[in-house]
Amino acid sequence: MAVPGVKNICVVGAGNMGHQIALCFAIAGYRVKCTDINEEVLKKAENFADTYLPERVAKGKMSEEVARQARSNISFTTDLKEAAADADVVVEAILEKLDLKWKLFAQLDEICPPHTILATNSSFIVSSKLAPATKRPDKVCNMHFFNPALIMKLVEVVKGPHTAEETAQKIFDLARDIGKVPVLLKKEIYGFLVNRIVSAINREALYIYDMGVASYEDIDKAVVYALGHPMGPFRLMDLTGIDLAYYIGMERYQETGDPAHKPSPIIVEKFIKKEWGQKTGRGFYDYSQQGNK
Ligand SMILES: NC(=O)c1ccc[n+]([C@@H]2O[C@H](COP(=O)([O-])OP(=O)(O)OC[C@H]3O[C@@H](n4cnc5c(N)ncnc54)[C@H](O)[C@@H]3O)[C@@H](O)[C@H]2O)c1
Repeated sequence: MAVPGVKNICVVGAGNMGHQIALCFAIAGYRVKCTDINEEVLKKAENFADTYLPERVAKGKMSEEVARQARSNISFTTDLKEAAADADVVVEAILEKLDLKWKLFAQLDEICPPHTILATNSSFIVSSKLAPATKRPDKVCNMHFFNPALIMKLVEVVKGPHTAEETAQKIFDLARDIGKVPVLLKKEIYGFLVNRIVSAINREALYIYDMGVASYEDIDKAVVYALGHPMGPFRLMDLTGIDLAYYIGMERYQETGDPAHKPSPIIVEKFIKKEWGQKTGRGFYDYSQQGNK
């Protein structure tokens, strides 16, 4: 552990992203408390830790000692106070809704010691929208992991105008210390680096699909076989969550008032049908049969 002053980490939200972010820290030797308001989600996160670590050992990818230490480093609780009271860094990974995150940041500001850094894993919400909910804007920034967090190397660290140099540096160092490849955004920009590029691709893919020009399977094939991406935009949306795509579009539309930012018709349809991708067993593709990934 090489980041001075960082020992205890709290991850809030144990869903798609949070449970793996928490494990990344635990494997790297940090003490992690993972919390969620949903007991079922938290149990699933704990079960994941209980199966993932031994699997890594069985595959020869992790030593037994690292796995044992990682498991003892991580604990799970629905009690936010218990999870965050002694944290040096909090990484928030709850739903992509500004009002929920605002409320949580205000709570965390009350619970955490003054030195605690509050970082958000939000894909699109810049931390200057959350910093005013706290009395420590200099200790608020974005720490953006990618899905699946245990595998994807990149972490975007975004320094808002309120963020202290020292805060951004500490989060940058922390990302590097857990084996990630951090990049620093010196200014806030909607979508950061990667999601600006992904959004541009998704916008075109959805437009082509909604116009009836090509099937989603063929659009995915085009992106995989011509551009060399590991998966096409529709499969990627199934992985990251169609509900997330919906919320991102709605948040952006509410902010700008520009109808072009509304989620596309097929995203709205899938959202209403609860066809949210891998997490619900069906999105653009069917995941009810094992192996259809
Ligand atoms: N899914 C992705 O591919 C991806 C990638 C990078 C970043 N993100 C960002 O990560 C965040 C989480 O996304 P996700 O896909 O993991 O969502 P998710 O829906 O899978 O998980 C969110 C979790 O937050 C919990 N939650 C909601 N309110 C809470 C609160 N007040 N306290 C504690 N827990 C609470 C929910 O119960 C849920 O389990 C979002 O901000 C998203 O933009 C997502």
